[in-house]
Amino acid sequence: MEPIVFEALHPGVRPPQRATAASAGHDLAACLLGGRVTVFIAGQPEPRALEPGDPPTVVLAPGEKALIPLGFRARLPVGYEAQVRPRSGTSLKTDLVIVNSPGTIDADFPDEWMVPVKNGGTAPLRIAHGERIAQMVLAKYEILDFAAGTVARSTERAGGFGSTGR
Ligand SMILES: O=c1ccn([C@H]2C[C@H](O)[C@@H](COP(=O)(O)OP(=O)(O)OP(=O)(O)O)O2)c(=O)[nH]1
Repeated sequence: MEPIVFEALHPGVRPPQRATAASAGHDLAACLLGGRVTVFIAGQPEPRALEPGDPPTVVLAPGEKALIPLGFRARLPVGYEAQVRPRSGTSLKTDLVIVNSPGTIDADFPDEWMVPVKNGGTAPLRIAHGERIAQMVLAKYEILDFAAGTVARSTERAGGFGSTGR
């Protein structure tokens, strides 16, 4: 099977790891070695300096969104996507929200992988360098063409959005 080509953008950045042999998800760790993070205020990108420390951290105000860098680029084999989704423990124990979940990373994406997040709580949220903020699950997909035609009503299904009851 073709591997995923991995390119670290900072010394010491390792490929995403799976916690156990049968884990479906590779954990994704925040990489704050670039020295700043892009936050979004009313939809506009703005650089945000890190709080110094070991490890450095970025602090998001309640409701604030940010693109958290992962410190690497990667090239997936064609026919695969990486689905980026929350870790359940992080979702239960913190106010970190992944705003586009499930995110899709395309096989032809050439830039640094990022995770779009939001502080869903009412207090400042701190994200530290190295913190596992999300996980990715690889998925195979098929590409199908569209063909113009008439979509006949199905005999069994009347509609959607609750048509079969609760
Ligand atoms: O969680 C995510 C989601 C996306 N991406 C990158 C990889 C993906 O291939 C690219 C585009 O994502 P998407 O198609 O979801 O975003 P878009 O807003 O439709 O952007 P584009 O117009 O560039 O396709 O952004 C990430 O790094 N992390």
